[in-house]
Amino acid sequence: MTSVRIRDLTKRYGDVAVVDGLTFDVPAGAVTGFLGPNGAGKTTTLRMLVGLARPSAGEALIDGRAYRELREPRRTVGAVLESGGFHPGRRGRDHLRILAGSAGLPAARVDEVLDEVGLGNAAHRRVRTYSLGMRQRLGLAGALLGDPGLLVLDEPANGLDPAGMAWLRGLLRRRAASGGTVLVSSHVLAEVAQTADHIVIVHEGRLRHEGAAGADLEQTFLQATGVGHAG
Ligand SMILES: Nc1ncnc2c1ncn2[C@@H]1O[C@H](COP(=O)(O)OP(=O)(O)OP(=O)(O)O)[C@@H](O)[C@H]1O
Repeated sequence: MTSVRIRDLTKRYGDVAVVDGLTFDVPAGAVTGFLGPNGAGKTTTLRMLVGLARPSAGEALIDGRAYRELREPRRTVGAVLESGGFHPGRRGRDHLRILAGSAGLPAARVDEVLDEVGLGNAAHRRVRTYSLGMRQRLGLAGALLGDPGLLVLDEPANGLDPAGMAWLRGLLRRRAASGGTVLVSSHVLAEVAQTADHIVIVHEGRLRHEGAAGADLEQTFLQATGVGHAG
């Protein structure tokens, strides 16, 4: 079981704290929905968690260590923080082969994850011919290569059609059911309501709500972010 502990996590750009003293845990064996309005600091938090940005203060720990100190990062954490970053001329399978090779993961995992994300038939195609949803799936395939205990996904439903959303929900639920720790940011409250067991809501870089997913997520979100009281 992979634990995540965020403690007093802060990121400042100039004078502005875009993540401001954030503290929460992400439970194992559950899907945690990470919510907040545009600019709330979700992506910045996830980037600090997976070592892509350095905290100004505080810490984001995976199994008690900062990402950079993990012994086997690819087997511990699978992250998809953007759907770009692929070499457009590369075939899907080759992209994954290179990732597996550089991480010291068995090449046999490539076809397994291609099947898992439903890209088996498109694996020979060049990434430039992929739709946004297919790129999301390829990103997810890369994250799954090391069969990690923790999945960190930033807006994974972007670009997925309704069948893709249902497929993603199933995948996340299966990871959680087998003891995985799943942290997913999203704007789509209806989707999160169907998928998440646990909810963390941030606004202006601060924690506004944390708890079990309840019946009326929209109401919880509006209250937590104050958006519903603007008028
Ligand atoms: N490199 C940077 N330099 C300066 N400001 C930044 C940088 N990265 C992010 N920010 C600012 O930090 C704030 C939080 O951005 P972040 O992307 O973390 O929010 P978010 O909650 O993921 O938003 P969204 O839901 O729109 O994706 C925003 O105001 C953004 O403009």
